[in-house]
Amino acid sequence: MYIERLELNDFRNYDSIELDFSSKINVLIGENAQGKTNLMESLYVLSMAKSHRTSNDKELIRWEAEYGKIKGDIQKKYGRIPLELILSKKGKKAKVNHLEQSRLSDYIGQLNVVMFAPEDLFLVKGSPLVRRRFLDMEIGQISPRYLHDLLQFQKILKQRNHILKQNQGKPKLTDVMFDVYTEQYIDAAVKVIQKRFQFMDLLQKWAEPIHFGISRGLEKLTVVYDSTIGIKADWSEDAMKASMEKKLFDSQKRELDRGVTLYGPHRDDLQFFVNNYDVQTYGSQGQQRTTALSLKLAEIELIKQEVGEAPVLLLDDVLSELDDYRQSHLLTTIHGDVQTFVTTTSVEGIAHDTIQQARMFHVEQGAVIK
Ligand SMILES: Nc1ncnc2c1ncn2[C@@H]1O[C@H](COP(=O)(O)OP(=O)(O)OP(=O)(O)O)[C@@H](O)[C@H]1O
Repeated sequence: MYIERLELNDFRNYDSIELDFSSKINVLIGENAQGKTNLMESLYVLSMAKSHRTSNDKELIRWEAEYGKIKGDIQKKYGRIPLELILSKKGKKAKVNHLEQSRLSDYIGQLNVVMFAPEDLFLVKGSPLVRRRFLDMEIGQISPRYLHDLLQFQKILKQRNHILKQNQGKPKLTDVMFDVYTEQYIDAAVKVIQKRFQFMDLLQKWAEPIHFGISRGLEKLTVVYDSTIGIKADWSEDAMKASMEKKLFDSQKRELDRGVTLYGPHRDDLQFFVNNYDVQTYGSQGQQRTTALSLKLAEIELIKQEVGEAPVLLLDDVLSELDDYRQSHLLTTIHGDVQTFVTTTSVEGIAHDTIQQARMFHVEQGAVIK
């Protein structure tokens, strides 16, 4: 799939622009703070109905404006799909084929993007939150059902936490509602964990050979889902639920002391091993970058397989962060069949044919000159 056309109105520092893109490589070039990342962000929001860098939609609307709008025409195997997002201070509306969608989970997934930004280089080294976010966003793209399950889980978690907070410091909890919430919590948590395990399986399948290639055959990458409950991928659903029930029962005193739910998907993490050692603890900066790059490239393959079409790749300021070998590996992998957007302050140093053949867009103070 590819983005054929984009229209922005009052989005970030863009007043009104219309752009036609190449189905291959598009380079957004400009000085700092001109609007390159904002443009990339608009493509990401068009796909995910939320930003990758803020959870506050108001920030996306141009300062002087009341509403912001992103419109895009997506070319897919079976034809063109117009997408539209209207952002307002009260909320957002999402349209597919000019029809407003009542649920955002029906909108997300129409356009698949893989974003690789400098903060993704912290996927390995950063906080568990970064890795959980990666997991949730990526699974959400290939399974809108997952987003629904995740939302449900978060709602129940909030209710359960509310009771724990109200009873914080007490030695025991006798509220019957708490048992009801705990039961619902376990059901919702196991659904989320099972989907995450399935995704990890696919991620392993694709990331391992990619990492092997980038490391010139020297490194074997293993990705592991680290469950706070100690649940393993090959357990039955009943065994997962039983283990969770026991863990929560055994830790009721601790949860009451702290006033929050201590175990579950919201506390789980990912681990990455290279040749059986933990990259987060022992890996060099180069190995951590290679791991992050392998995971992103794996996502492209995974979406191709699950969705049946290649996603759009957004490379925001990362090419210059990668050494020549990794850069050329990345550009060779995408060559031809993945529509790619690259932001950069200069094309010097990006000495690859693909860049030379790209469609160039010069970004200057919220305007784009072709
Ligand atoms: N809601 C908004 N309304 C108007 N302008 C905004 C809004 N949000 C951000 N900006 C402006 O957008 C500009 C930043 O643009 P952007 O982050 O896209 O920079 P960039 O071209 O990617 O630069 P760099 O190479 O430094 O990352 C800043 O001047 C900022 O003040």
